[in-house]
Amino acid sequence: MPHTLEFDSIELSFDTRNILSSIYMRCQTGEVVGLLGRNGSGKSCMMKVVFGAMNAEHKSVRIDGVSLQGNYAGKRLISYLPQEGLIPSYITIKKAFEFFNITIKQVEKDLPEVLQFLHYKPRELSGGYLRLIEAFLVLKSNAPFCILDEPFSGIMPLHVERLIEIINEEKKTKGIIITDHLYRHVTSIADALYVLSNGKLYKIKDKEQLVTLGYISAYE
Ligand SMILES: Nc1ncnc2c1ncn2[C@@H]1O[C@H](COP(=O)(O)OP(=O)(O)OP(=O)(O)O)[C@@H](O)[C@H]1O
Repeated sequence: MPHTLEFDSIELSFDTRNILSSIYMRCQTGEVVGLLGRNGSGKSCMMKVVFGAMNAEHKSVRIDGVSLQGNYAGKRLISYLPQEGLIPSYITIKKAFEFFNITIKQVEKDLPEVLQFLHYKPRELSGGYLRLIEAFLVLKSNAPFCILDEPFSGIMPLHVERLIEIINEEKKTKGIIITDHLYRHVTSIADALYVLSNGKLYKIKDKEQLVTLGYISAYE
């Protein structure tokens, strides 16, 4: 039976600036939901609020109709890749795999080339490899839902393709919400697409709307 992550009535503002207003989204296991929006439109804030890492004036987040209350971020129902990095500076990549319950055998099977970095700490890795490992950790964790904030950032094309394959494998059992400015990749894997604009979330039906909402030019 599929599981559903659903959130609505998200309201967020900073001082007098309204960032998110009446946000509603639904994501089922078996589905990739793409989130697009101009720089500063509030995508990262929305993801933080849903994961539980940022307070909002109001929100309702539910899994299978059950409201998530209190400090639910630690309950591993949702795994979250923040834009600003995931692995603490003082632990090795091997420890990070252990923390996410990912075995070395799994790494060997799915992403063998990162085995060479097991004893590295995050600062010793290149930005692209670090991002690849972080996205892999979140996608392979046991949580039924993954939220990915710019997973492709700094990653070379060959590894973006591999990450897309992993996303497509993981979505068989998980629901994945992804935002990235490599929007062609996002649109190619998304089963549903939303754009955040002026604090509101719009479900996208065709490419023209991306132009109307000021995300891409008419010549793209
Ligand atoms: N803690 C904060 N205090 C005040 N303003 C904030 C805070 N966090 C975010 N903002 C503001 O909220 C707005 C939305 O930021 P957010 O990072 O969510 O945008 P984004 O859509 O993810 O942008 P980008 O595509 O550039 O990553 C921005 O104007 C940002 O400056």
